[in-house]
Amino acid sequence: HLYKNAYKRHDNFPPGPPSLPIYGAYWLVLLKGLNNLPTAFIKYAKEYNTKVVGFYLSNIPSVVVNDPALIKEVLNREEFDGRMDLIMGRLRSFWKKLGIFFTDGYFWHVQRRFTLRHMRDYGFGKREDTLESTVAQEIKEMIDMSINGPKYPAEKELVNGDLIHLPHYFAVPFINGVIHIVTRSTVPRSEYHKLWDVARGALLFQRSSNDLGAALSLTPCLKDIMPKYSGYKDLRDGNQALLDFFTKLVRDAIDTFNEDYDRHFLDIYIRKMNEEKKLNKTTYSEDQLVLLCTDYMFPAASAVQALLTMLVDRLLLHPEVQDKVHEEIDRVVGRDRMPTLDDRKNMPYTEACIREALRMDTIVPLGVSHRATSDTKLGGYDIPQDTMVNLNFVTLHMSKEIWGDPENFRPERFIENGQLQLSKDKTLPFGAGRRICAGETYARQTMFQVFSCFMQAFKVSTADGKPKTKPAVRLQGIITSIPDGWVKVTPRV
Ligand code: HEM
Repeated sequence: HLYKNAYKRHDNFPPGPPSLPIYGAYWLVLLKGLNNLPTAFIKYAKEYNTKVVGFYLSNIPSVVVNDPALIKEVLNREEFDGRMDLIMGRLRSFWKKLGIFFTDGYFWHVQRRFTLRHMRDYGFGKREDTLESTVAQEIKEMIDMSINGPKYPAEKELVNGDLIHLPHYFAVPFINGVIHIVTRSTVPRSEYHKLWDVARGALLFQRSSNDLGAALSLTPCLKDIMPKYSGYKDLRDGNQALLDFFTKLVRDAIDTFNEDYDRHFLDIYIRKMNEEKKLNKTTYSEDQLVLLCTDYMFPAASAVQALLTMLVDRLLLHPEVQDKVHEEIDRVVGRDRMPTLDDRKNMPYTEACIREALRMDTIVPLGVSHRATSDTKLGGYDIPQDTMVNLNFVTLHMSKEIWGDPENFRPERFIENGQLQLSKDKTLPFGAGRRICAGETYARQTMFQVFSCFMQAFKVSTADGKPKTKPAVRLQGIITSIPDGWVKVTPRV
């Protein structure tokens, strides 16, 4: 019976590892690439001579696509736009299906469209002066913490003399930027500790699972049997920090709502919610508004800082790259003013460093799982409805055919005749198609602002002053990150 079960598959399902009892192929996959799921699937793709690896997670049919062309095909086909209904999504949202990340169909479509349409007016997804100057002000405070020393007790956890603690040192400009988009206000420096709690919670959540949902998704009962070891406790606690923050913010907005005018995005949403209350069926609710804010905040409080921290790790390994960034900043901006988004087009090397970091350290290496919403075909195989579909972006970002020397950190690969050539950037760190990262523009713009201003202000070196010889270990979670740690900064003035 076990043998039959191990090899039981849907007709013409992609080849891949057999199933063990209860968890299916999950432990075999982990064994194949301990702490590195993308590598495990590259090995399986070779072993089974296929671009699409098929296997079962518990009884969930699952595929991982290991080919750049097929990855793009999946992202652009509507029948792959679904999301899995996993415990990881539910525990975030009062055990309901809410938010943007883990919803699909009509609900997701309406809520994603509404938020993007209205948040755009406040600078999300485009360039907007008020948002840019708000973020710039937050960056000034971030730099001031190091130049003039900590002003409030919580800052001492992130700044100690000439040392800064990453990734959370970078957190506030990104988080306060999102808060400004939804409320037109920011949290003052005296209360930054609240934002660092949000950032710590978001990263804890991201590190407590993996792109397949981990064992907890396959056997949810683990949450009661071993809450700590299954990762459930950290997922729940990490999420709670964000839920608490936004539940209060949304409640305050509802309590002070005025029919006559809109103060910010929250009011626009509340107005729509009140209008739709009269209808029998609506996708708008207070819980959903909390989850929307939480979903937009999660990556802003974790992914962007994790990426900049890995970029700093690369700079420590390649001091010549750091010198070139400094040379470009001094030539284009000088030292008398901060770099702005206007400078971005004249600073191809600095921009290329961020793009190269996004290529080499794929933040979500297997993507956020998609779901086949109907029986369909992919790469000649049959994919049954409700199959979990993951995309191995590492096969695109580290392809020898596309990049020639993918293992080298070489920002110059995106530059031609002194100009950034977008056509040379074949990466897809933010995905593509209808489910493309909703925060791509915000992430790219704000990362440029934070990174360029930080590099203008400081030279970075290792905390112990010794040259770095190998990259920090990459931690596999829902997103890739490196362990938190201290880095030395020396003011450049
Ligand atoms: C380094 C920065 C970031 C990277 C690499 C990144 C990457 C991604 C990826 C790969 C997805 C999944 C796409 C798919 O399902 O195919 C995603 C989804 C999403 N991202 Fe980002 N992201 C980043 C930062 C941000 C930021 C700063 C925000 C918000 C401020 C954000 C908001 C979202 C949202 C709301 C979704 C869900 C979209 C949906 O399911 O419809 N992301 N992101």
